[in-house]
Amino acid sequence: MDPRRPVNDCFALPPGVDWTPVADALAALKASVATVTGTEEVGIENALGRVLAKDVTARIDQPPAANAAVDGYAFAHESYLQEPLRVVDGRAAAGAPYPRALRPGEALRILTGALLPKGADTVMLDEDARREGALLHGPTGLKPGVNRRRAAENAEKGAVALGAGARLTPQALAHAAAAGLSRLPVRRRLRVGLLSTGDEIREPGAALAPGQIHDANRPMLTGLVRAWGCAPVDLGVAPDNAAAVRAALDAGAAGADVILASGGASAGDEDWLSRLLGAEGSRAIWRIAMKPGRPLALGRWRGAPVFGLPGNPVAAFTCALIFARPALLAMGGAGWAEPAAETRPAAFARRRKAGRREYLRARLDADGRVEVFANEGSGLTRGLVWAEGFVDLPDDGPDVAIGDPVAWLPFSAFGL
Ligand SMILES: Nc1nc2c(c(=O)[nH]1)N[C@H]1C(S)=C(S)[C@@H](COP(=O)(O)OP(=O)(O)OC[C@H]3O[C@@H](n4cnc5c(N)ncnc54)[C@H](O)[C@@H]3O)O[C@H]1N2
Ligand code: MOO
Repeated sequence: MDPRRPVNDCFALPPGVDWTPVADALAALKASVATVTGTEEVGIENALGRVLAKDVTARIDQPPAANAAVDGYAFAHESYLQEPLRVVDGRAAAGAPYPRALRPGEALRILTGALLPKGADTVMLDEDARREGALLHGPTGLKPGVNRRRAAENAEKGAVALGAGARLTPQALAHAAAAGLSRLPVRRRLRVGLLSTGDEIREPGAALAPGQIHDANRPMLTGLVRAWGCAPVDLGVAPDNAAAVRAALDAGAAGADVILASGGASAGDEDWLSRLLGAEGSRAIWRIAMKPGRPLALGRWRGAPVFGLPGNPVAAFTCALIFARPALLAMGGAGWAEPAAETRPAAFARRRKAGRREYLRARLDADGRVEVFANEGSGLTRGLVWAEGFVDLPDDGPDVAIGDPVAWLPFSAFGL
């Protein structure tokens, strides 16, 4: 079986469905995608942003032994109850342990991170200590074991330190290193082919003849897939003809695990992507009950899943975040993930149409209320720059009045 093949053989929804609700499309998509990337091992210095391929266990106890959490004095708590303590000569510092055990009644100057000497279980904070020559006084009620870091309290040798599917964030790298790991098993980066279609589409900066426009989608989609930890594979621009689109899809199926195409997703005369997927691949065209981003074609070309995103940049962006992102994460081994919305008051009023989910470009005003971009045109990339997230208005939601609670989805919830 081709490893790129989704679990189910077809993306198709049950027959008779016309406008597909977003939640249904997501559920069908989720059921049809599986992890497709192989694994490799990388050094920790190259592991940022990668997805852990399997559970990794700590190679050492961390900390390896009990040590001081603060600068101060170490002693046995039992002795402390019969104060004052006698401070011994010498000290313990991080990396320079005290060479002998403490006897009852003795205290030792100790610095943060230093191993606790044998005979000590408690550390008094410098700021609480009162010295009279070699005698040490401290506060009453000091609890046994305070300011001590236990052996293995951070990681226990042999126990799972990071779980399969974890994204290797800077935080995760810190924990891996602390747990004694220097090489990590990761998923190979998912290769995502990026294709723009349309006779009118030209490379950024190219001279334009009448009717032509610059390709805004490929730079955007390249940035998105990079942000999601995938490796972009540039498939260029295919004009509106069968041979060109077929050649681009062939290149994508050969060199990528999945293809994100934009334009030609609907069923128009020049919508070759959709037509070819139907005739020579396998295809489901979804008319999604959402705004923006109505047409979304899904299919496979020579085994490679193909997302046919709508051509309008705002719709392509929205569909990429809502549909492509969770699928790419799942294919890349990080697991299906949909963002969680936060509730915020609306700074806008809006009449709603039944049966259509809306993702409006939005941002928070100075009072933390959600405001929306004034112009809903699906070609307006400037609105994408203005926005810091979406307001997610439900399929059959009520009209929105100023101050009503609405679902706010910051772009950061999509890993951006
Ligand atoms: N009769 C209907 N017409 C349209 C419908 C519909 O339901 N019935 N849906 C509209 C909606 S909504 C959208 S979105 C578009 C999507 O159509 P396609 O995916 O087939 O996209 P195109 O027609 O190729 O392009 C639409 C628009 O976007 C521009 N475009 C395309 N690619 C790029 C790119 N890489 N960079 C910048 N801009 C791009 C293209 O020039 C068009 O202006 O269909 C509506 N029509
Ligand atoms: O998907 Mo279209 O851009 O909603 O307008």
